[in-house]
Amino acid sequence: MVLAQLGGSISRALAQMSNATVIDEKVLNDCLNEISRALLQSDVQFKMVRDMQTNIKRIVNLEALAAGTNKRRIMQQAVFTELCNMLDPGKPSFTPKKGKPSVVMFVGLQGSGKTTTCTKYAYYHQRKGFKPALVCADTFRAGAFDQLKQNATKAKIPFYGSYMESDPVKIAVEGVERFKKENCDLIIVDTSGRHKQEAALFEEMRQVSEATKPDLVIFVMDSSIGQAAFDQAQAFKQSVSVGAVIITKMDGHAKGGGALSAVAATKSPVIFIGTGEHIDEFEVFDVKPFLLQKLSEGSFTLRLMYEQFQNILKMGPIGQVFSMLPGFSSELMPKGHEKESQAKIKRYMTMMDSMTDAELDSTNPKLMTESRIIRIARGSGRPVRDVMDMLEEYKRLAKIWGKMKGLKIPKNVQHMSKVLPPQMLKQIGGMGGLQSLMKQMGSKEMSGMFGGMGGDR
Ligand SMILES: Nc1nc2c(ncn2[C@@H]2O[C@H](COP(=O)(O)OP(=O)(O)OP(=O)(O)O)[C@@H](O)[C@H]2O)c(=O)[nH]1
Repeated sequence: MVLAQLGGSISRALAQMSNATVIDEKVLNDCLNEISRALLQSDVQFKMVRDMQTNIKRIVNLEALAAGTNKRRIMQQAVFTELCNMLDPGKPSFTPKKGKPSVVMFVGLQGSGKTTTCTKYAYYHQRKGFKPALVCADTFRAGAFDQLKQNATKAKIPFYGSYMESDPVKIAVEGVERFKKENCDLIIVDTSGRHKQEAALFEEMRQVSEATKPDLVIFVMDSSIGQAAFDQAQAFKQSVSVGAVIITKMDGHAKGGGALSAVAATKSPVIFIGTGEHIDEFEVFDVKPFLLQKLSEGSFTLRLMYEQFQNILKMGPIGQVFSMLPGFSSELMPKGHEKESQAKIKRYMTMMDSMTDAELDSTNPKLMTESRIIRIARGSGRPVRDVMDMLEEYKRLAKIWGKMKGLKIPKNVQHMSKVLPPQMLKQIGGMGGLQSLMKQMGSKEMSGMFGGMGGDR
């Protein structure tokens, strides 16, 4: 799923910026261009990307000028805030209350997964102690009622619909009235899927909404819709007052950027995501932890391991210091075997040279299938065993870096100063030298993890 990769690309762009000695206009622009490219590749609408760029530039300039300090940090913060704003319009959506009858109407394009999502939504609330009911006001698609009936029966949720009646407004009103009488507190109305060009169907949807007066209209969108998302979502919003969005099929290979567009077009938050065909493959969507997780997941990719290796090799013998850093410990660089360690690192890097960009930037080990591993081994002239070793090393380091997310640099420097042999500490230039050394060498991961997104929030 692309939002994970998007997180990876964005944190890489930020890490590159963090690596620069001076944050000037050019570094800022490069970083913003990199982020924009990642967003556009994920199908986020062009105008939104451009607006985001403008906003970030304004914030960075204003705040950096005012504070006269840390542009890097302000930049990271601004990117995060802007991404959150894209996914979170700032006003929470209506949430049903137990014991108080609410009507929730579902709208969306044909095949978006609306009927499936209605049942998932009902089932989710049923498990929370609600008394939900489903009304099928989709008289357009033959089989829609049967599908809803089947799903509802399986989940033991009362339902209403008709094979004979062709007026969706009538069915919707009858269903809502009936379930109100039966003291259901969450009455869910499924409507026909439609396309934005179908004016008659849009009018029908408007009438169902007017007649049933829903407390909430949910727009259901397939995550693979891509660039068309903004226009489609806007068309729905113009006909009925959409108050929330559910994105389906997040389990697929969809680019997912359309989700951002749908939020912008409807000015409504994403409240759930669908992650499979099964009734319980449905998750509450909370933007901040989601973004944070994705961005920090992106913090340790194979590419970052590669760049870290480059740093070690560049440092020459002083690379020994790394044996004191968590992760780059005895396993990778046993004391007294520096030469062998360096050769091993070079081997790993040669193998990583045979990987695709997607593989280097991904945090999903599933990408590394058997055939890809064989291919990489062949491409780099190494045995398969070596590729497996390198991937094991990556997993080991990723785990350690993951655990370090809560730590902060100063604490770490102090810890290191204690474990370093005094002579070496002196050679580096004492605490101050160590601090700047760590900044130089570990800045990619460390500033990403400690100074930025994940660390000290
Ligand atoms: N993988 C996956 N499939 C899903 C998800 N949600 C729905 N589907 C599948 O998408 C297909 C279409 O879903 P429906 O619920 O029939 O779509 P709909 O929007 O009601 O269709 P219309 O009635 O034509 O508007 C079905 O095969 C569902 O099983 C999801 O989150 N993940």
